[in-house]
Formats: sequence, C-alpha cells, structure tokens
Amino acid sequence: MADAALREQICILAKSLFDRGLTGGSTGNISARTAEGGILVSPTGTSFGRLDPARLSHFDRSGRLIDGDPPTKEMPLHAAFYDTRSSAGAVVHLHSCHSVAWSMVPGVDLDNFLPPLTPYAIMKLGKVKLLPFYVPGDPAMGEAVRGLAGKRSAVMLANHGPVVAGKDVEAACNAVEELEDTARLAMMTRGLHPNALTPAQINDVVTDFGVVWPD
Ligand SMILES: O=C(CO)COP(=O)(O)O
Ligand SMILES: [Zn+2]
Repeated sequence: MADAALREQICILAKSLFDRGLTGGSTGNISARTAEGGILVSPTGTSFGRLDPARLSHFDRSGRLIDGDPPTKEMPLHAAFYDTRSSAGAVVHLHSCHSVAWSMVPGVDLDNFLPPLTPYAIMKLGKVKLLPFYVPGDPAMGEAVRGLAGKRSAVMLANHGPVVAGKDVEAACNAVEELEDTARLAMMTRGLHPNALTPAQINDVVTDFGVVWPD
C-alpha cells in the first residue's frame, strides 16, 4: 500500500476504535510497516480519535526516526512484534475496558488468557499470553514479547491492555476487537458456568483454519 493510503488507513481505523469506546482519551498506540520496510506509528500523547496522517512518527528500515512527531513510548513493544514475527504488518495496543477487567480476575489462565467461548477469537488470535503488569513505556515489555520468540500474535498486559499484531492494519484491528469482545463475553458469563467450546470443537476450528495453537 502506498505511504499516503497507509497513513489514512491508520487514522481512519484508529478513529473507528476510539468512536466505539475501545480506547479512550490519549490511550493506545498503533503502527504499521511501510512498503519500504519502515514503520509508521502514532505519536506519544495523541488520541486515537484525532490522529493526523501527516504527523505520524516515521521510522526508516534501520529504525531511525526520519519524520513526524515523537513516537509512542511503547515503541519497544511494537518493535518486538515486528522483529520476532516476519508476518507482522501492523500492531495495535488499546486500553479496552473488558479485557483489562478480565486481566484482573484471579485465576485467569496466564498462558491462554481468553476462555474458548467463540470460534473467531481462536481463529484471529490463537492463544493469548497474559503478561504481568509493567509501568507504561517500560522496555521490559518488549523483552517479554521477544521472549515469546514470535509464537504469539497477541498478548495481554495485566491491568493495562491488549497488544495485537496482524498481517496489516485491518487484520490487527479486527483481531483486537475480537479479543475485547471475548473478554466481554467472559465477564458477562462469569459465574454462570457457560458452555464453552469443547476440546474437540476447538480442535476442529484450529485444524480447519490452520491456527497456530501451542501446547
Ligand atoms: O497506551 C499508552 C501507553 O501504554 C499511550 O502511550 P503513548 O501516548 O506514548 O502512545
Ligand atoms: Zn497503554
């Protein structure tokens, strides 16, 4: 995709997330790989509702900031996904309410954060790792993602928010929406003993859609 169209797409999809309450205020950050192998990313302190295509932070392929405003403080987190997953074309981080709520529920599975309630979460996210709490901007989050060796496309930062990589901006946004919706379902049905997908049904989804589902 041409640079100008990619800039537009980042801002349009970020605004869509903001308008639907998926991240508020000046929270969250979003990035995408350019055709030249660089990265466009939301500047620090900006609102998803009002990103300016012309002011996105622009890194060249060697990681040098070549134009735009100063980048998100979560750049190490975004870079960790690009460096460990060659398939990553975009990364989105939100402060989405229900997934943050679910991250604080005692006993949540650290290796498989989302319960298997619906097929699309499995198809679009695989297993989501719950990482511990870090202070926003702590580069240790990037190190934690590097420690996953590219095996996960999505992580949840406890008490903070999800971070999801996708092949492009649309795929990353679709996947993070699925993460939030599933966490919402988990919160809604908590204590109601919902009929989750069975291991055989999970296996069918994983097999039919070629999902990477680590043991
Ligand atoms: O969500 C955020 C930090 O985790 C927002 O930070 P930035 O404004 O630096 O992108
Ligand atoms: Zn954040």
